[in-house]
Amino acid sequence: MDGRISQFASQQREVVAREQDEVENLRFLLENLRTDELESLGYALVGLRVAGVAPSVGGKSVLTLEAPVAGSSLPRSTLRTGSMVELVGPRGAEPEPESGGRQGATKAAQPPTGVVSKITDSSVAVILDRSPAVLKKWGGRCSVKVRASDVTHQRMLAALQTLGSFRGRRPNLHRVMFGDGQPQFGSAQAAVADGAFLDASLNDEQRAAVRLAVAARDVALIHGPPGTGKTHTLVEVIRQLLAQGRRLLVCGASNMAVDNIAERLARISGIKLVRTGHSAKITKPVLELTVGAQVARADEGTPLGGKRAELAVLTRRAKRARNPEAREAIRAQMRVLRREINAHTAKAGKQVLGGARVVLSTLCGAGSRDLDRHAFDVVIIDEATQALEAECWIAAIKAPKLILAGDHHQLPPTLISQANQQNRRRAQETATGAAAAPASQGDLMYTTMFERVRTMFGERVCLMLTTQYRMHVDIAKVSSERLYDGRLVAHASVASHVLADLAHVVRTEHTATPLVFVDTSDAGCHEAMEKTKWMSLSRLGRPVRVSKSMVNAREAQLVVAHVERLVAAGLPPRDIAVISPYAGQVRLLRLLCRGIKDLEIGSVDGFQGGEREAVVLSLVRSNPKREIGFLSDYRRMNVAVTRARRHLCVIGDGDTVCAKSEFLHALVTHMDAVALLQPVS
Ligand SMILES: Nc1ncnc2c1ncn2[C@@H]1O[C@H](COP(=O)(O)OP(=O)(O)OP(=O)(O)O)[C@@H](O)[C@H]1O
Repeated sequence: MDGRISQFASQQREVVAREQDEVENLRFLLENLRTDELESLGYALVGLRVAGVAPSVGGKSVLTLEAPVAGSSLPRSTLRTGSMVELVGPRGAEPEPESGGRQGATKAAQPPTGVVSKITDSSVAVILDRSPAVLKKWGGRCSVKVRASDVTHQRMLAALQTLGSFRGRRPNLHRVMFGDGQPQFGSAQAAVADGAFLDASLNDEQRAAVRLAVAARDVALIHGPPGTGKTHTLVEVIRQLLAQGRRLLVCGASNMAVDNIAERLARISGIKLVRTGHSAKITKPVLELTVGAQVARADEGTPLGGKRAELAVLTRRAKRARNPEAREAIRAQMRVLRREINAHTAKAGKQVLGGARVVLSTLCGAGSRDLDRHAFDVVIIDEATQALEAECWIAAIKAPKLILAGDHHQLPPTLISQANQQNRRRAQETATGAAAAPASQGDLMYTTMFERVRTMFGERVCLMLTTQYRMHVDIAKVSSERLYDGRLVAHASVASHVLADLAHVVRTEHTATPLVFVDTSDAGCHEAMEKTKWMSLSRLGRPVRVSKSMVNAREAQLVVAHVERLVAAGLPPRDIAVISPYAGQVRLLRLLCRGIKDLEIGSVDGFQGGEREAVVLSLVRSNPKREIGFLSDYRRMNVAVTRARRHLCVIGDGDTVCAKSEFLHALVTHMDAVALLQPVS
């Protein structure tokens, strides 16, 4: 078995190395291009106006920056919530040393850094890692640029290393996962007796999945097609395991996945929960579960709470002080206070973490130093099919039992390396017999942990949920038939619901139908490469890769027209999502829909796990060669068409998108048969 583990680890290392290469490429660009050049590539925003600095959770500050010209939009960029950034002063301005102390002197050499907590059309908020004193010297303006990080890759490599050279007795889990043992189960009935379910709403399949997961001694899988309540089921699994006295590490492949489950657990009283991670990456309702927030709450009314308040008063006073000596004296007091508070916070934080029965983190976060010495009885991973296997092992090495939930027919893990993307495509084509390429080792390299275990043990370890609580039956039909053997059935409460059933929505031909198809074939709606400022990179002396995306301007206008139709019928914009597989189209749509408040506009990949009453999907591709790029990944298209509850409007060139994708061919055929066909006007 050790041989198999080391072969697996070396394959995974290859994948990780290629991803790291991509991070290195970005780092090279960040170090060698001017900030305005980086802005053209989407890696920076230049000359922003400082709109304000306010206190944030855990004693940090949040800096709000606005577009250079009042009332204008930010240019296109790759920045999003959770992006790590660096502040850059006006040309020639050096970062100001933070006064006093050796620590300050070392930090002064580094530019101020932080994490984006919110980005809109015209502003960006950054939670800063340390005091923003330097901003004053910059005259109320600064730029932000992306920081390259390969922490996740480092942690994957560390996990593979630990797995390969495991100290002590290997858990049976490792034997089972690498084909040296069979999965074992206790009695399902004994695991959860009939009357012992805590959530009465669970359907029979969900109950069976809970039993399977609780009874498993080493590994169990819950396969949840869209809207079938896989997270709903996991919450019950967690409650049952807690009732058995287990300590749990609950992870998700993304912050969104973790917060989704955290929010639901927080509604149940009596569970000692902690959410780890940077506050900028955590949604508002979940922030109070973070270590920092829990420590601050516990300090309220205590001498330490008083010190925090004192620090806040001193901070304000230091800002107002005109005399440099007086200001320095206040700052010296602040440093002493901060040291005391930090020492206490670190100790109290450890206690909060140690006392938690459920620790929630991303897979990457599970490898943080804070969790180094923590042992768990069970690791649970939601959205496990969105993570590389090496990433799952960051968490999985921390317990002898593992429960995975996911859907291998939805989007696979994001790969940034083009070589990895191509290899994975080839491996999958080979696996499905769609190409005559020779079989490569790629199948194992790119197969997710969920799929690998499901293929090894099938239904013995995996239960598929089949009742979906989201979509009108016509919206779910193609996915159900093509991907889930026709087994995905709509619950009666949603099977025939349409927008017109909502109290505030007027019945029109559009709100009374679950499907609208705007077929742009022959309508002259051509795709184009997104326009970016031209720039010569030859002076860098080595080849670099820069990414560009696609747009379809005419299609974007059709999207706006349909959104306006729905809003005119009384549907609030917050109930609508506009999605597209192409980042360029998303940027264009954001620009065109600026006036429509609360309308969600995003990429298909970013909207996985989300849902809205109505979804408008812009497919973008329209060309004589019938090239469809990454629309050819049926999993992306499956995610795209399964986000809508009552109404899905697809806008695209039927002739182009059909040609090279069986899934899209089936979708267009279905649309032609049952959808309201909206002419291109
Ligand atoms: N047994 C049930 N009875 C009623 N509603 C349910 C039941 N199970 C799930 N739901 C509802 O269905 C919706 C989808 O559930 P959930 O988010 O858990 O599904 P999921 O499988 O994780 O979804 P996704 O497609 O985003 O992966 C939620 O609104 C949830 O409350």
